[in-house]
Amino acid sequence: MEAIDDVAAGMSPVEAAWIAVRDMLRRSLGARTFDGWLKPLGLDGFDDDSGVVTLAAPSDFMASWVATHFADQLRASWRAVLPHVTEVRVAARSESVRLASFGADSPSAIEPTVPVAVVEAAAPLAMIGTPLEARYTFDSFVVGKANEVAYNAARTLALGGPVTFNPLFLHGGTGLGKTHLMHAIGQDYLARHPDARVIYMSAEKFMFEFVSAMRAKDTLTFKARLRSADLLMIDDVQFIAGKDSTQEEFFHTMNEIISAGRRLIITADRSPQDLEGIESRILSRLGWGLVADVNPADFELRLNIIDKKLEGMTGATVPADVAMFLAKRISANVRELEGALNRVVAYATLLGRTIDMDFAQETLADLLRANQRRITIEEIQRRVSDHYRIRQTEMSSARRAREVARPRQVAMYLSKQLTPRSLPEIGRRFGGRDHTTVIHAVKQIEKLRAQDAELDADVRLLIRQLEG
Ligand SMILES: Nc1ncnc2c1ncn2[C@@H]1O[C@H](COP(=O)(O)OP(=O)(O)OP(=O)(O)O)[C@@H](O)[C@H]1O
Repeated sequence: MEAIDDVAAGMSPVEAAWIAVRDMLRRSLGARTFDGWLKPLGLDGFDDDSGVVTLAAPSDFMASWVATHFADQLRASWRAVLPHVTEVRVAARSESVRLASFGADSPSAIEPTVPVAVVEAAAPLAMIGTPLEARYTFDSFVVGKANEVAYNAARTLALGGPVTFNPLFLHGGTGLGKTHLMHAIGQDYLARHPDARVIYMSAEKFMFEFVSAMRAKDTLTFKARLRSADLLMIDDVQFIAGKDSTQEEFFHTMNEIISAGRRLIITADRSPQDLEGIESRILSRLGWGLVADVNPADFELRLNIIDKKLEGMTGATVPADVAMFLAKRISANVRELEGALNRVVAYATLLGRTIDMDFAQETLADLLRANQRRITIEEIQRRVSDHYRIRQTEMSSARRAREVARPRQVAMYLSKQLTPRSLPEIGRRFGGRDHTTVIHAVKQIEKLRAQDAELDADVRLLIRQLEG
């Protein structure tokens, strides 16, 4: 990290995050690209309500270059440190403000030290599109049950042998490693085929470039560039849902690539059959290839990912109980888990603190609240039915026999305690019962818990199971 200790004093969390973001960007992009394009940026502001970060660049040209070429990396790095960041904007700022904000940097840093031509020459021809992130490799990807099919498909594809499936379609929720796998494929493939043309871009960028090409009346260059790829990777294809002309172009690109026997990889946040607003001819093409899902990581995988990420952080000591705590409590997705780890390590470094459970809980209070498991009424009904060995349909039935009525009351009680649902809504979910029935059940179970040790133990056990 840059001389953090010198600048930590009196710093706001967003300023501290900016230092961590810069450090991550320097590591992922390499010093040369970082120094040329990102080092001159200053932090201009952060809007807590909207989650928008504004960065200031020394010139209009530089602002637009950075926004076009580094948007994905900036957003991902900011989100890794502050997950509630929704957008990163880059704007040009006036000379006087610029000098003030770059204080510590040398004035020469205000203008890019790498002129455009050099940057283009430095980026291999094969990497037109968005540069691949050096840290997203197969080695840094942790494999578990949740992602092994996708991982194996990715490795097979990267070998570059005969094309047995095309395209490869990876789908799964946000922050689960799809982009990581794509970049890993790209880098591995390039290492084996150094002359190959590998193009990675988000579907958003695909659309942006296509629309820009249409405006400039030069779609031929755009088409030629993309269709000449040996390996074309388009990330987050759900973005072009409902965008008709972009989909038309996308369909033809897909066709050209596949029929020429070149490789195509696509990701989306859901499976082809759940992708709404995407033309059926595209969906059916996707179905010809291999469709692999990336599932949410289980506890063991989350813990292994923490260990792996720690290997890459020199000087960071995270005790085992804190690592287990993070793996248990930050379960929404891997991006959040990584962000939590980065935040704890960055803040400890900035504040000169030792990482222990108290420090982790204090630093991650907002994330921990957001990750509290949301228990559903259906889950409660299932657990309670299993526990009392009755059919789940009895939760909504009209039967009043004790062996089903009591478990039903327990489930209503737990629904009131463990979910934010209103009494009328709980009643509705238990076979359309009235809210007064729910109030009666809650009171009844409260009374019984005080009198009946066995029932109290049942309820405690169920709460423990439901809270995971
Ligand atoms: N199995 C894994 N091993 C190591 N790191 C992982 C793994 N899964 C996810 N990550 C990390 O989590 C972060 C988010 O992953 P990534 O950007 O690939 O998610 P994504 O599925 O593409 O999400 P989105 O759909 O939002 O783009 C990355 O920093 C990535 O390195």
